[in-house]
Amino acid sequence: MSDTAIEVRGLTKRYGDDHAVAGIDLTVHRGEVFSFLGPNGAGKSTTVEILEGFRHRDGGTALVLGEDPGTAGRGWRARIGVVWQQETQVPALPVRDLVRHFAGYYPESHDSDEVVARVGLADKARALPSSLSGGQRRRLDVALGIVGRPELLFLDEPTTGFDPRARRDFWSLIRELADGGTTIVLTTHYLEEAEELADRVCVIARGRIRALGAPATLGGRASAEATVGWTVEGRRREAVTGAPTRVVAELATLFGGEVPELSVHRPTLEETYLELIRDDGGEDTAEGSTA
Ligand SMILES: Nc1ncnc2c1ncn2[C@@H]1O[C@H](COP(=O)(O)OP(=O)(O)OP(=O)(O)O)[C@@H](O)[C@H]1O
Repeated sequence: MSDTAIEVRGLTKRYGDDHAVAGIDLTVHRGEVFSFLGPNGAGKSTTVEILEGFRHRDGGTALVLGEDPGTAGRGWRARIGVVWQQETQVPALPVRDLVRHFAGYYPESHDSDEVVARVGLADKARALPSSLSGGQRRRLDVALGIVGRPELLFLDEPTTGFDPRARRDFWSLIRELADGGTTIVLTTHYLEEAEELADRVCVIARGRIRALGAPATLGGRASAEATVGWTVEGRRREAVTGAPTRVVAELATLFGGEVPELSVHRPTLEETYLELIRDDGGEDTAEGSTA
């Protein structure tokens, strides 16, 4: 089996004269959690929907689990799970029956009761979807996305409406799936979520990739200058430096031990992200800390 889950070269998609996707190249490795970040209208959903086989591309090549999503058949689709940005339209069946019903579409599905419990809906197993709260309804969508034991799972803003505890539970579920070998493509506006889950992050703006890399090193973050702060005689001092360890050592010598109110700050993922998309205008809804 190939190590590559997704291979995209020169991907383009136009709506009228506007390029929603303007030439994207990327590779997603099997077992990886790969996250798309970008402002509203950046082209993330369009890209993902092309990879899911729900939208036609205008140009470029795409291979997903070894097949062209534009032409792949039912066998291929059964290997893929999708949690849409919008609520999945479902029949009016109790949660438990609904998940069991969806499980029936897949050759090697998970036990449906286990999935209901894993997404935190055991208490609601007999409830109708229409009676669930927004966050509970989202959890049902996640259950329907994973019950088929997909090799590749697409999650489009999966935790919108989750309370902080539910979000943390969801993160641990995603980690478990990834540890079990599921490849995960996550689109999110929550930077904390990308930082927590993603092996690599791809920042898209205006249909192009602005940066691609591990959250810790994205956009040169790891080697960016640090701000060392301390207090002397009641006044706050700061030094911006590429060598924070040396500055801290010098301060320790100067103060003969503890440096008063010492802090060392490197750019957060949110600061790095905002810098990367600074010239791209438009609205942006990325959220740094929500949980
Ligand atoms: N069916 C469509 N017809 C015309 N234009 C479209 C269509 N779908 C998307 N677009 C346009 O393509 C661009 C990219 O949209 P897309 O939905 O891919 O963005 P996104 O990055 O997923 O945004 P968001 O974070 O808001 O979900 C936008 O300018 C959007 O208006």
